[in-house]
Amino acid sequence: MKLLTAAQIREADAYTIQEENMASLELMERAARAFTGWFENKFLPTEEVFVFCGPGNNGGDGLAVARLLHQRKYKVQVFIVGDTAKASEDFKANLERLPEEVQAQTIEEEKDIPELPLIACVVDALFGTGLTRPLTGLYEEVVEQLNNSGACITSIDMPSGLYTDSQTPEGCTIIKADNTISFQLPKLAFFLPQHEEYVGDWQVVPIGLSEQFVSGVETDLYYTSRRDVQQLLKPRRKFSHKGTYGHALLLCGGYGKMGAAVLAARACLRSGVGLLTIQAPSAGYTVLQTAVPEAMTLTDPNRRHLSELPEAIDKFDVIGVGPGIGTEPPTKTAIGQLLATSSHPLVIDADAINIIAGSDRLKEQLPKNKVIFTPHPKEFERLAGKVNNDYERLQRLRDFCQEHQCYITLKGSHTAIGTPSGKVYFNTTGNSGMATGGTGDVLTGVITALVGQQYNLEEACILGVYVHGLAGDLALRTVGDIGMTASDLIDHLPKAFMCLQQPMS
Ligand SMILES: NC(=O)C1=CN([C@@H]2O[C@H](COP(=O)(O)OP(=O)(O)OC[C@H]3O[C@@H](n4cnc5c(N)ncnc54)[C@H](O)[C@@H]3O)[C@@H](O)[C@H]2O)[C@@H](O)CC1
Ligand SMILES: Nc1ncnc2c1ncn2[C@@H]1O[C@H](COP(=O)(O)OP(=O)(O)O)[C@@H](O)[C@H]1O
Ligand SMILES: [K+]
Repeated sequence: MKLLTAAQIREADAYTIQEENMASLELMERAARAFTGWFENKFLPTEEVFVFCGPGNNGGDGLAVARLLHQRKYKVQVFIVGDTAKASEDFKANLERLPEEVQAQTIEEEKDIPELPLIACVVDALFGTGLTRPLTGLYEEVVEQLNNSGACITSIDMPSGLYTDSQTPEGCTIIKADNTISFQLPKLAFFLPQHEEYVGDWQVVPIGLSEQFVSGVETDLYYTSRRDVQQLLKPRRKFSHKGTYGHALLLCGGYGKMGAAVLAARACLRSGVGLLTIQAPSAGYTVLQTAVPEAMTLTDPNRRHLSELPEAIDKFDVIGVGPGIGTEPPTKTAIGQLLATSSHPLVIDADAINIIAGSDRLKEQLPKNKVIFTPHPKEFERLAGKVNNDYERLQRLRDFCQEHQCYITLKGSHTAIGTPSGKVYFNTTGNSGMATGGTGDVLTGVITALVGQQYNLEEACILGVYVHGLAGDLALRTVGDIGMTASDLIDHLPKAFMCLQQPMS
């Protein structure tokens, strides 16, 4: 699914209004109804609701929401910040439509800002996607007081003060929402970790923006939906055999880190690969043969770390390398040989990333359109350099992928997948239970298996990251977030693939 900029969303609004031959006020009413529907499921009518409205259409939404909540028997108070004489037309129309029983006060100076009860339910409708500059003056004061009030804050469309798709200047005041209910499409800002305390839990509610407009709009930013991913999934063929689904090689494990190889290998096998060979330091032989009997095991002449590539490396369809391998000099040499000689795709993780990050020569040797890197943010920084904020990191991701013609899954709460053509896909599955050692090794195994099954590298990244997160979401239901381990993810991979095979209702 596409992510749109604030400017594109404005165009989508205007296009929809024209296409459906309706008044903009009607689209605002749809938005308010969609928001209210979510609100009713979340808060009981016994709640007293305080709606803070700015002078634009976001404030107009707030007024319409106040009216709808009043109709549904909530006790509502409205506070308008700013000069209503300069307000948008749809704001004014909704102010007219506000029933007399709903108290509406204008905040004209600091002393007008209300003292809220201890546990207050606040709707933030100060600014949405129309924000063009940092909050100042009375707006800033209101937001600071709301943030300090301990109220439960629900933002309409955007947390007020947060820029939709670019860096909000340092030190600016931004609403810290508990929930953000956004219209039709999530906004880029929601996917960036630096905005966690502002956006809170976000959800999207549909308001029927023109599908024709959205499908024609140009963007290179996407987020993955269940539907997108299901379309990628290939059925297994009746007359297929293990050779049909690829022979993967994993170069993983080291002394004291043989578990990384076990996790990657088990995940690879649970993701549909036809055949799996693991090459590990010889100390791992018994461990691997016992823990992963389905895989063939080759041993490195070195007992403790990777020092050689297997013979006839070209017989493998894909090579996953990195988890647990360390950065000893012979291992570095072996990684150099791998980059120079392998004609098949490589999934490069963990210490293999660190080794390449430390050598400009190796970076230059990266085979084009054949490499998937799976770094966490620290590994990414080593590979691509330091950045000052999440927007710079995103730009660095695109630049690196384009320069080196590679794919990168930059792991995190919303893993960002960069492609050689400059596209970025944000993942939408997964949870904080997955923030535990070994889950990255599992991802290496999953993506390696998918490349082995002839998914192209872009598909393997999108599907692999999504199914890995979905396994985490399914594990959440059975083991919860605190007790979740990387092995739980592996155990839930089959169910995750089964979920994707089921048609969507
Ligand atoms: N355009 C439409 O038809 C629809 C708009 N909707 C709502 O409208 C919002 C966008 O509305 P607007 O474009 O009116 O913008 P906002 O309501 O977000 O902002 C209002 C105006 O305030 C001014 N402004 C920006 N930054 C400011 C600052 N820091 N201090 C003071 N003034 C500032 C700008 O001139 C801006 O246009 C969306 O987020 C959504 O909530 C929805 O009702 C759906 C339909
Ligand atoms: N808060 C979170 N929400 C969703 N997914 C997460 C979260 N924290 C971690 N993950 C996922 O867990 C994995 C962690 O990988 P990584 O840091 O490489 O772990 P390790 O090196 O221990 O295997 C990544 O796929 C990441 O996206
Ligand atoms: K808002």
